[in-house]
Formats: sequence, C-alpha cells, structure tokens
Amino acid sequence: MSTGKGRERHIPSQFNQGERFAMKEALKVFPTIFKTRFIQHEVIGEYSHLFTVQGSDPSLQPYMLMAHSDVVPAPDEGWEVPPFSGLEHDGFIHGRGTLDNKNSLMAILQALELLLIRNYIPRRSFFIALGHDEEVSGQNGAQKISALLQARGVKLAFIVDEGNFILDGFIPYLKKPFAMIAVSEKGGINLRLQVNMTPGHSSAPPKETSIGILAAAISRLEQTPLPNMFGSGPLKTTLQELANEFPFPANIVLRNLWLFGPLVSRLMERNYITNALVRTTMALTMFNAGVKMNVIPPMAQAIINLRIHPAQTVQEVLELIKNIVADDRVQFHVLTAFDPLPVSPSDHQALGYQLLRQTIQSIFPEVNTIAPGICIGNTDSRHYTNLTTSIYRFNPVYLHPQDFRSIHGINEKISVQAYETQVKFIFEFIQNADTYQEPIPHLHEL
Ligand SMILES: CCCCCCCC/C=C\CCCCCCCC(=O)N[C@@H](CCSC)C(=O)O
Ligand SMILES: [Zn+2]
Ligand SMILES: [Zn+2]
Repeated sequence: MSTGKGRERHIPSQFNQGERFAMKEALKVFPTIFKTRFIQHEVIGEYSHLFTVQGSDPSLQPYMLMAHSDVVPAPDEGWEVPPFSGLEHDGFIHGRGTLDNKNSLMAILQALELLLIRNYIPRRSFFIALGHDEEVSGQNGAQKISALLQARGVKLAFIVDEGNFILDGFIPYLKKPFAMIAVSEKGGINLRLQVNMTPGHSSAPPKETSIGILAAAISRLEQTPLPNMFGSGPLKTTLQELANEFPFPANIVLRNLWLFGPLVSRLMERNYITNALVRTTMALTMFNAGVKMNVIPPMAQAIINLRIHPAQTVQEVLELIKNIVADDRVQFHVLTAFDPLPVSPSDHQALGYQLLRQTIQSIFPEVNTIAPGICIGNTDSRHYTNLTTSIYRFNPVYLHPQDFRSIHGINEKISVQAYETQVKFIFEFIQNADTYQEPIPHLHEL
C-alpha cells in the first residue's frame, strides 16, 4: 500500500541525546503542541482532553489516537518502589500507569511534539482523545467526546487505542514475539449478588447466614466455568496466522483446527490468560458482609466482574449465572453491562489495520507475525462505535506474562527503551497515515 511516498520528505525518527533525555523527563507540558495554529485543544468532562490536528488535505478522512490518564489504585504493599513515585532505575520507569496507559498518553503527545519541532504538517487530520475515567467506564470522558464529535458530524477512518501488545512468552513452544492487533473486545458485566436476612444474636444462629448462603453460591460459580466457546470469534484467525511460527507438529495442528480444535481449546483453558480467550470469565472482585462479631449479618454482597466471549451476549450469560447459583435467596443486580464489540476489518483494504501492520514491520522488523485478535480487557474505544467500524486496540510495546500480571497488579513498569520505541512508532505512524489511500466502508457481520 502507498506509504505517503508522495509527501515532500519523510522525517526520520532519529532523536538526539537531548531529545531522548527530554522525552524521558518530559512530565512538563508540550509547548509546541499548544502553540501550533492548526491544533485545537479542548477539555471535555472537566478532565478529558481532545486535540484536533487539522491536516492540509481536508478530503482525507480523519482518524483518532486514544489513551487515558487515569489509573487503578495501587497500595504500596509489594511494590519495589512506591507506585506513584515515577522512579527510574535499572533502565525502567516504575509506577502505576506505566503500561496502562500513561505510557501511551505521553508517547502520543511526545511524538506529535517532536514532529512539530521538525515543522511537520499532517496531510490527514486526526484527533487525540485522552480520557480521564477509562477505568471506571469512560462515561464522563470518552463517551462525552464521542457525543461531541458525533454532534459535529465527524466520521473517523479508524481508531487506535490501548488493548493489545507485542506478545512474548504467552504460548508454550512459541519462542518468537508476535503482534496481536485486537479487532474486537469482550463484553462486560458488573453483577452484584446479594443475600438479605433478619439480623439477630449470634448466640443462637440460624442453620445458614447470609454470608454462608452467598459464599456457597459464589463457590458454585467458581467451580463451574462457563462453556468453552473455542471456534467462534477472531481467535481461530489468530492461531492460524501464528501456525507458521510453531515447530512441527504444532504448526500442523494449528493449520487444521477443524480437526484439532477440541485439543487446542483444552490446552488453552489450562492457562489463566489464554483461558480468557476461549470463554466468558467470572472474577469475584468484592465481598462485603457483617456489621459486628456477635450479630447475625443482615446482608451479604458480592461483586462479580464478567468478561463476555464474542459468541455470547449479556442476557445469555446472566441466564447461565442464575442457573449455576440456583438459589432464590440470592438476588441479582446488574450494575453495568455491554455486549461484545463488533469485529473491525483486518483485510488488505482495512486502512487502519494496514497502517499498524506497516508501522510494526518498520519499527519491529524482528516481529514476523502480526495477527488480528480480541482484547480480553475493555477500552474507552467501545464508546466510539458511532464514529467508525474500524477500531484497533494495540500499543507498540512488548508484553511478557509477568508484565501482564503487573497491569492492575504490582510493580508495573516500562523500560526507557520501550517507551522511546513507543514514541518512535507513533512518530512514524502519524506520517504513514498521511497516505492518500482511503478506507473502504466496512459493514459489520450481523
Ligand atoms: C493466543 C495469544 C495469547 C494472547 C494472550 C493475551 C494477553 C493479554 C494482553 C493484553 C490484555 C491487557 C488488557 C489491557 C487493556 C485493558 C485496559 C483496562 O484495564 N480497561 C478496564 C476498563 C474498565 S471499564 C469497563 C478493564 O477493566 O478492562
Ligand atoms: Zn487502560
Ligand atoms: Zn486498566
């Protein structure tokens, strides 16, 4: 595909020592962005940021780069360095948000700043949407930005958001890293289970208390995984693309999933990360009950966080959950729920996907396989399905299983080199997006 070769000059992504130092230390604002005439900055929902970068060719459909500034909590316990210190040592920048997702926010702005310093003027317009409440649904950030752009009549060629990575070490026998561009994401339900009972003196307890009833229900759920849905959704495509990277006989197995699918699905469910690709998962994340040590508890509550496989819906999963609990004393309250997202195009005409592919091949020549896949987490990009059918969740960062465990976990960190490479990727991607090629309209499969 054309790579904007028509442009006067491609700005090489080489940064001098001073720029690299500034990049690492750049917790200041980005002065050139804020004084550039063709860039508009707006604050939305009090704390989210929308940058509109006006390109020189208004006939080219704009795209959007996304990130978020907020993070999940991080108690000090277990961290090598304080989680909000931003300390740098051993070549890593440590802290909550260094992978999810402050790295992307800073890298996008840093890349644009470095382009502007080099007098870059984009041909294709683009938006930068930086949400402030992604970890708590995005309702006041991304959702408001989406509504604003819709009101302005904006349609996007594609979106790139967080969600997947260059994966290294996630699959046994696969020694090489591969890039998985998430073309969809699982659905989600936050479900509250509650048991109410008459309180009383603990010296004469009933046969079961609200805590015991709820705990038994939760235990049944944990002992009853939802059906393995291997075979539907993008996973098969992911594995078939990966087949060439595997030695014999694994490569034969992956090229014949019609025959070996049941075997592969059993192997995938053995590992907690790949298990999340083959089924709807349930995680008991909160449990509250009891008022005093000598009082029969009037109420017990539990929150279950479910991530819905692309082959299922919210309603189907709720039905399955109620059948497993099978106890009328347990009440169900759906706090938030959304179905799995539609699958974005990844064929040769999918502009956003092909630009990601092209830039990955340029910045990461050692990565032989680039495959479409699904994001097991959720992202703010789900709020933008009204503006485009081409949403890609991918950050150009190597991720190992121990890094995955640090996301929402402890000792989250990113190497200085990985961050620099992420800046370099975006620096190249923005220029590659100046291609004259336009997206082909995509109709989601029903
Ligand atoms: C066959 C190949 C194996 C592939 C293994 C997949 C490895 C998993 C890699 C990345 C997943 C990380 C998810 C990051 C994106 C999620 C961001 C986030 O935390 N979002 C919140 C949103 C809350 S509001 C609904 C979330 O809880 O998901
Ligand atoms: Zn995130
Ligand atoms: Zn997160």
